[in-house]
Amino acid sequence: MADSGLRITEIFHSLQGEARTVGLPTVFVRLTGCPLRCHYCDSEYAFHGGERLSFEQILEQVAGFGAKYVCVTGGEPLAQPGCIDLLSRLCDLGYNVSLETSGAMDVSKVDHRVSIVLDLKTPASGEQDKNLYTNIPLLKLKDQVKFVICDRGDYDWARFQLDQLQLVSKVGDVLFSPSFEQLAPKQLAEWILDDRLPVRFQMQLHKQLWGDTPGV
Ligand SMILES: C[S@@+](CC[C@H](N)C(=O)[O-])C[C@H]1O[C@@H](n2cnc3c(N)ncnc32)[C@H](O)[C@@H]1O
Ligand SMILES: Nc1nc2[nH]cc(C(=O)O)c2c(=O)[nH]1
Ligand code: SF4
Ligand SMILES: [Mg+2]
Repeated sequence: MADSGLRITEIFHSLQGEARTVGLPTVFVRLTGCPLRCHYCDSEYAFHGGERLSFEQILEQVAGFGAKYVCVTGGEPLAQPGCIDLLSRLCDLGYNVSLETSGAMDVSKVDHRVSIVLDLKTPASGEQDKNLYTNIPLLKLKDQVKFVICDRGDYDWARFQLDQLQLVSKVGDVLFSPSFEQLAPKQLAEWILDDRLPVRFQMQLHKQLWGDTPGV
């Protein structure tokens, strides 16, 4: 396999703050660059810059933290074609691998051992028209679909998609997460309970611990 490497913004060790393995010690590999511009994006520092690292350098840094879980994120990780090989190599090494991706890139080549966390972009993200709905039938029970909710309009849209795309039976978890400091978490929790929605409410744990800062 050719090793042209990947452009990387940061590799760090933290507690998983989002999705199903929340709270577990995890190594994060943040790939540089993203074709989207969500209004709420907390990772704009990953749009540019970074450093080109070979797969060997990436895998060595990941191993150095001694964690079982690896989360590949960005930026938009799938915007770099080499991401597909990195995911498979991490799986071959026995890590429990997750991939955070916008719904905008094709996930068909992602290794089946990876848990995909696919973020369907809501109207208030400003990037709703980038959602690639052909990804949805490709998702498996170990995958997850996330909605980052900014306001009531987003919530109603997400609730409609939940039903329309039959997400509860297609993926292991459907996550509803409030956009940080934009929508009151309690408000979202109450809407979910009022409507008896069978979804997982989640807040970004790392921001409760350390605030909105890179590297955590
Ligand atoms: C930084 S993105 C990187 C992966 C990919 N580009 C994506 O959007 O899924 C990782 C996750 O953080 C979420 N996120 C970014 N900014 C956020 C915010 N202000 N509040 C809540 N979640 C946020 C994204 O929606 C996405 O689910
Ligand atoms: N602790 C922590 N957990 C995370 N889960 C997904 C993250 C991301 O930026 O994709 C993230 C992050 O940036 N930090
Ligand atoms: S797709 Fe992800 S990284 Fe890109 S702007 Fe949106 S939240 Fe940020
Ligand atoms: Mg983050």
